Amino acid sequence: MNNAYFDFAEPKNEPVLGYAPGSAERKALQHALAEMKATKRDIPMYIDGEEVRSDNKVEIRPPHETAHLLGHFHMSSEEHVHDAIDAALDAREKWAAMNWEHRASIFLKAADLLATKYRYRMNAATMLGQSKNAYQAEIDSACELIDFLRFNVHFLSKIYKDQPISPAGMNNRMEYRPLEGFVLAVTPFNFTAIGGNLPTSAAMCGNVVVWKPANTQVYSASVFMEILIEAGLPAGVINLIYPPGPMVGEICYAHPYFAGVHFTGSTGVFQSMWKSIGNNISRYRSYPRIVGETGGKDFVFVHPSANVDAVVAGLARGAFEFQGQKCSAASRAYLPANLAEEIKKKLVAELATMKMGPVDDFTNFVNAVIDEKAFKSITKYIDGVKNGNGDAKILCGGNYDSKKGWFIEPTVIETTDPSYVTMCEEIFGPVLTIYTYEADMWIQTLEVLDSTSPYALTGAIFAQDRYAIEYMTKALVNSAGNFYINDKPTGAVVGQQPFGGARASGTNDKAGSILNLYRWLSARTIKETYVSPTDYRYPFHQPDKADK
Ligand SMILES: NC(=O)c1ccc[n+]([C@@H]2O[C@H](COP(=O)([O-])OP(=O)(O)OC[C@H]3O[C@@H](n4cnc5c(N)ncnc54)[C@H](O)[C@@H]3O)[C@@H](O)[C@H]2O)c1
Ligand SMILES: N[C@@H](CCC=O)C(=O)O
Repeated sequence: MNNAYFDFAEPKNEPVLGYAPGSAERKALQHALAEMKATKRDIPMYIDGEEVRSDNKVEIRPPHETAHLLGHFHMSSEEHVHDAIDAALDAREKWAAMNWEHRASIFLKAADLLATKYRYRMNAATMLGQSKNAYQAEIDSACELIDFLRFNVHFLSKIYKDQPISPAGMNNRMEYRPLEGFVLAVTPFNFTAIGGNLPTSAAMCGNVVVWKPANTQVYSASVFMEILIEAGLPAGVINLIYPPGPMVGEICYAHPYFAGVHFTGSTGVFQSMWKSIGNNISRYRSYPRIVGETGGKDFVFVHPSANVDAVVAGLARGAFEFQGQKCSAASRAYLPANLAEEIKKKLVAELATMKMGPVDDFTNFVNAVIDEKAFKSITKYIDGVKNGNGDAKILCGGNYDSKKGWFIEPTVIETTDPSYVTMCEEIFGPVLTIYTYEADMWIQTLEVLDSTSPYALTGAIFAQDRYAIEYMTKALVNSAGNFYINDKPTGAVVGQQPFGGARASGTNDKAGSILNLYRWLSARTIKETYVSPTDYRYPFHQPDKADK
């Protein structure tokens, strides 16, 4: 029984800790790294609040130190997928009926636990499991995930508060019900925060969830599950399992109570999901919500009036932070001929200062790419250039080495063909391709940029000329869901730059915003009339005195 409306005010973004040499946070993080590295973790599934183990153990090794064993997780079978769905559906009624302020408190407590007690363990897990440096781990697995939890609670309380008008004689109200079934959350390797957000945003709305992270993110995902349990998440609300992707899909999409998928990952996987769901459409109790944020071919367009140093910094960080494994990473740049030589010279000099190596050495800016599959796929593009396939050459970088880990140097490819393969396809690694255009052809080059790839995730323009900035902002209106002016195309912050792309890059439901939460709700409108009519006739059907 809820006898009051409880509001949750807009939070502040979690401050990013600096990890400067000698700082208390650096010591704490180094301690957590050493402790986690020294412990072989045995990571169970979590189904119906129970730890579940299988006889199929999969090893986990740091991408930057493949000789070291961090532990293993227990691979799920078909039976585990069915168990997770059953547990979710069993938990549904009680969870959906829980008053909002109690549901909210669980996620706010999880945010506070992550900001304090678990911060360093979570960052260390992300550094070791996904090969992020300390800063990249801090902005992802601490700050962004804390922000997702706190901002979503605030956004959802705004939705609940939003009610229709009620003229005299009636009361109209809107009940924001959870979906009638379970939600499948399928999450990618590259952001611990996305792993945490996709199941919790749906669960916060009263839904029950089956969560399947990428194998290469299980190490940090399991730490977040420990936090949720400590925060009081009831059994069965989020069930964390590790089946192969196609297996979880096949079972979930065939279930009549499949109510939606919250996905982040590659475009190909999302399109195959959508097709399978479409093929099963007559099985379902309701139309499933399909929310997917996918790949990108993110651009930097430099206008002839741009500030060169700002462009160089934007490219260096935008393309090579976390080894370019951000969906938002700059991967193609269009440079005007009047600035191109200076930009290239300064960029090459900057990249020469980027140290590459394992995460425990905090002076390394670049670490390893996620796994052997990624290593092979990325180096294939580099080899293509080295082998003279097409009109391209390596400007800097281009070396790679897998003896100790999956290391690939920050690599810049230069091409004279704006349709060269590395200008069009998502590579998802530390590879940037640049194309130089004649400065007086900048308007025509915008058209080339817009039609080069099927994606529309992020993009940045650099210019000082305000007419040019206005022109480009309008001309590229559909080219990116997140558009940056004089800044790198990465680093969106929850509550500040709601994130998501259009075209082949996804459904653009903007993770960590109010728009996303609407997808996990199914509103019921209730009209109550206080004094009900007792005659069906319209007023003009009533015989008046004149008619008599
Ligand atoms: N737009 C965004 O917000 C955003 C954010 C992060 C990553 N990404 C994209 O994610 C990709 C990189 O992540 P990834 O390598 O983990 O992506 P991926 O598509 O390989 O995997 C994502 C998830 O889908 C699962 N999966 C794979 N095949 C499946 C299938 N047939 N059915 C169901 N699930 C399946 C994987 O196991 C994993 O959990 C890049 O394309 C990147 O652009 C997009
Ligand atoms: N928040 C991230 C997006 C995640 C993509 O992988 C950024 O904007 O860099």
